[in-house]
Amino acid sequence: MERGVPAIDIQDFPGQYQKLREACEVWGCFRIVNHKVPLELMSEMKAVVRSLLDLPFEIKKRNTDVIAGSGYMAPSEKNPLYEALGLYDMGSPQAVQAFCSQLDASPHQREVIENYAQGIHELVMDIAAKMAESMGLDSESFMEWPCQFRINKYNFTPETVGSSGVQIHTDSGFLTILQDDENVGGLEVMDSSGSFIPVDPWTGTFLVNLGDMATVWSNGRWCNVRHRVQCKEATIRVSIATFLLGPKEEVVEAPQKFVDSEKPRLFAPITYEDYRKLRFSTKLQAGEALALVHATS
Ligand SMILES: O=C(O)CCC(=O)C(=O)O
Ligand SMILES: [Fe+2]
Repeated sequence: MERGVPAIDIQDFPGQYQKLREACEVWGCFRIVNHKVPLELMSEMKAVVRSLLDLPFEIKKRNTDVIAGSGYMAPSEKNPLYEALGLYDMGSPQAVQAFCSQLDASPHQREVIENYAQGIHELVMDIAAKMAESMGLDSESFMEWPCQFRINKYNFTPETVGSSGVQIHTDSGFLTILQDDENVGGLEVMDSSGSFIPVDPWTGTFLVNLGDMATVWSNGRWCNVRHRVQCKEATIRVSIATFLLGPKEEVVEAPQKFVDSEKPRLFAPITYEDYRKLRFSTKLQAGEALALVHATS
C-alpha cells in the first residue's frame, strides 16, 4: 500500500478509477500527476502571484469582496503570518479582467493569469467529472458551478518557525486544486487516524482537496480533508488555490443512487451560499458545520 497522499495519473483512465475512489473515501485528497497544464505556465504564474502579493497594502486592499471572504485578506489575529488576494468566479473572463485591473496588472501578467485560469478551469471540470464517474455516475456536469480563486502568501521569518501559518480547516466547497509552493513545505493533511501528515512539495503537480460540499454530495462517502499550514522554514511561502464551490442557485444534495435503506440521506439539501453563511456565522471552519445540516428524516 502506498504511504502518504495518493497520486493519480490523470491520463490513465479508466485505469485509475478505483484508486481515485479510494483516495476520495479514505483521504479526501490526492496529487494529480501527468496533467496538461504546462510546467512553464505554472512557474510563470507563481512569479506573477508573488509580485501581486508583494504590492503595497494600499493597492492590495482594492481587491474587495464579491462574496464574503473572496477579496483581499490582510494578516489577522488568527492567522498573523498569512495574507491572500482573491477572485470570485474564475470561469468568467470579465471577473478575471476586473481582478487584474484592481491590481494594475501588466499586459504580460494578465496573459499569464488568463491562460492559467483557463487551464485550471478545464482541469477542475475534468477532475470533478472523473470523481463522479468513479462512483458510477457518468453524466454529471459541474460546468455551471462557479470557482473562487485565491493566492496565498505566508510571511515566515526565523522568529515564526514552529508556529501556525493557517489554522486547521476544511475547504467549504466541493473540491480545491492547489498549486502548493514547489520549494517550501509546511502543508499538512489529517489522515484517517487523525494524525497530521506533511505534504511534501512536488514540482509540476497539483494537490486536490475535497471540501464540505463533496461530503454532502456523496452522502458522506467522501472525506472533507482537514488541513493546515505550519511554518517550517524562515522564508516566504506562496500557494495558488482554485475552489470549485457549488451550484450558484440550486441546492447541493446527494444523487438518489447514493441513498438507500443502508445509507439513508445524511444531509438536508442546502445551497452552497447558505452553507457558506452558516460557516461564517458559526465560525466552524473545520467541517463541524456539517453537523448542523443533518437530514431530519
Ligand atoms: O497554502 C496552502 O498550501 C494551503 C492553502 C489552503 O488550505 C487554502 O487556501 O484553503
Ligand atoms: Fe484549505
